[in-house]
Amino acid sequence: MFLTQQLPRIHSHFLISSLISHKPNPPKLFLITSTLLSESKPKPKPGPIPTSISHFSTLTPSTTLPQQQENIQLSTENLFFPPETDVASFKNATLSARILKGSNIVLGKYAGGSVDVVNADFVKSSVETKECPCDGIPEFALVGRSNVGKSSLLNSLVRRKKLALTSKKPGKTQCINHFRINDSWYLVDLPGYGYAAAPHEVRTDWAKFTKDYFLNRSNLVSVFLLIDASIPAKKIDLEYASWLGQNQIPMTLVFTKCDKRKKKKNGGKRPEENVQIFQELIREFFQTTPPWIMTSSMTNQGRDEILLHMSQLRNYWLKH
Ligand SMILES: Nc1nc2c(ncn2[C@@H]2O[C@H](COP(=O)(O)OP(=O)(O)OP(=O)(O)O)[C@@H](O)[C@H]2O)c(=O)[nH]1
Ligand SMILES: [Mg+2]
Repeated sequence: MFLTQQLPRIHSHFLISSLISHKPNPPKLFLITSTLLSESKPKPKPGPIPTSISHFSTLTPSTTLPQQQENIQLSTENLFFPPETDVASFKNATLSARILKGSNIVLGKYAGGSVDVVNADFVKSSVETKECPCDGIPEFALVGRSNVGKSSLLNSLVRRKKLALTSKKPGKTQCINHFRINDSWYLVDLPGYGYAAAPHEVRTDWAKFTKDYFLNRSNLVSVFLLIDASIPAKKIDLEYASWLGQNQIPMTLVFTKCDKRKKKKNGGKRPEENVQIFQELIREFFQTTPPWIMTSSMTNQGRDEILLHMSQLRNYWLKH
């Protein structure tokens, strides 16, 4: 079955749901840590299991995984298939091999080409959508609560420490900042929302100008909504995800700070648990799960995977 895409933007999580939901009893896949795979392997040393070593294994739905192990369960209906993916042609093993580590993202036929960042240059700061660069090349916007790690993620993606300015104090980024990558696409760093200390007018303006940007920027391939996975879900993040969903703005959820594993400090949950809870909370806003990925700008977890995901979205966008 081919998933065709007629819309100017990539709304695949809306389109795919209706097609996939007709499949009777889709096979279950479980994202598990590699230590769970082989019983003959020696027991891992106690301590956190980095999600960067996570991969997929096909297990029967009845297989039970030990409760104490960190894992995220996925089934085919919770995977993100890029547009025009021939879902039916994938055998489970092939499908498993095509899922990006620490995510629900399947590599489709538009994956390919070099994903390395060779050049990254700051281009301009804009306070309105109409001031943004107008050369029409594809772009991805990083959005999320103040201090969630947008600027840090941008620096991690381009392998530069200070291309985008970061700060421990929320509210550092104030404009729409365009960074040109490899002279062919943009990464856009946006100001954070939910900064309680910001004056009311600033918060209202933020909502106005970023929402205007999302709704009117025709070369916006996808929004990357950053969520802090080291703390429990915040109402404002759920509201944001819901707004993007309602307005059919293509979105990828990027879970940040997955290196922070101190349970007590982080509301008693590990990043994997917070990721799963967030999925459950947003389920009602979407017909099916949007693409999501776990990252850390400290360890660069998820960096290469995000670049691959962006590359396949870009390749698709350029061909349509
Ligand atoms: N442990 C950890 N800390 C992070 C990570 N990403 C960002 N931080 C820290 O979080 C703080 C905020 O990071 P920024 O990248 O400035 O956050 P921002 O979302 O751009 O913030 P605003 O521009 O204020 O909206 C900084 O102290 C970063 O060092 C991460 O993956 N892991
Ligand atoms: Mg910032």
